[in-house]
Amino acid sequence: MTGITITQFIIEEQRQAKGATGEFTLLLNDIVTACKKISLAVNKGALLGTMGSLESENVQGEVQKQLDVITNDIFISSLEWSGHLAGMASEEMEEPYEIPARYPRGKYLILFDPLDGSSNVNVNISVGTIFSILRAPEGVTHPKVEDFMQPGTQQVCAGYALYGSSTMLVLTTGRGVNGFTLDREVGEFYLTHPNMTIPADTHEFAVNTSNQRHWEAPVQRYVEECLKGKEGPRGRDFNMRWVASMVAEVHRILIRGGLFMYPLDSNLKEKGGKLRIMYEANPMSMIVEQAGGASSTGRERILDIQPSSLHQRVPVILGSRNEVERLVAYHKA
Ligand SMILES: O=P(O)(O)OC[C@H]1O[C@](O)(COP(=O)(O)O)[C@@H](O)[C@@H]1O
Ligand SMILES: [Mg+2]
Ligand SMILES: [Mg+2]
Repeated sequence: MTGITITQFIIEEQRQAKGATGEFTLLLNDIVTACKKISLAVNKGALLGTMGSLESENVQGEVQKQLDVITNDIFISSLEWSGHLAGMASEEMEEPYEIPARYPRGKYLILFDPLDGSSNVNVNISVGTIFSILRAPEGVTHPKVEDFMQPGTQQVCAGYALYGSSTMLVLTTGRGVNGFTLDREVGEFYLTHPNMTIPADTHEFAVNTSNQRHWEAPVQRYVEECLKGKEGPRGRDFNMRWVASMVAEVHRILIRGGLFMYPLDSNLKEKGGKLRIMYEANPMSMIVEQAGGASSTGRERILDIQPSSLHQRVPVILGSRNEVERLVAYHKA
């Protein structure tokens, strides 16, 4: 394999960033290593031999498959020692992870979903890892929850790894979105998808229609119009997909456009939504916006939300700009 490796790409970005110390580059390198290790663990599938009897509940009250725990541990052990982080927080831990005192502290905070779409693991469907990097507030070396409570616009980097038919890492540092594919023989990610962009228009949408009876009127209207196809007000046929792995859905949208939503519904009202803002909605929204798409709750831009808790949930509508805007307009109507 020839071409630009992810390490070369990150170093090149560092050279262009004024005043960069290399700390961020090293942190990204550790994330790359963590994703390679997780890819191997996910790939082992049933050979890992840990599904089933060892299930426990996570802070969201969901059944936590053993692989959730394994991947969470991989992410922590790959990053905690680095000295580039002040704090870490994960979907799988109620409170921020306390970096052991024996390790030096750095200036960044990382939030992550080590295994997204984990209900798909035992049916051998794509899953992923999502991460979001923030700066720790000036002088904070032992961050508390409130130090993580920054809106998505403050992210310095967001990315995901997709463990699908190939393993990919998709990354933004605020200068567009680039995709890298893992060459297993070399053990390196190579730049295969430079400057990923989302077309403004689409005729594909993704939503869990089993929740339809609970949806709010604007979402009912949107989906109904899509389903009417050529004969309806949209005047064209739409296609539908639902993988139940947000990483896979966002990746499909980055490749060929589309709309993804996990909207608010009467069942989710109390929780605020299904997806978690800090390590699902925010990083994915940054990636989607950087690729020219849009991301909203239906009522406000997700990246502008001031979060108030680590595991806060939000409604999510993201993807091809014109479709997201149409849904936002329906919410206003
Ligand atoms: O089971 P549902 O309602 O289809 O929900 C699927 C959604 O839940 C998630 O799996 C949540 O992620 P986790 O697997 O990390 O909990 C999203 O990736 C996906 O979009
Ligand atoms: Mg998730
Ligand atoms: Mg998860």
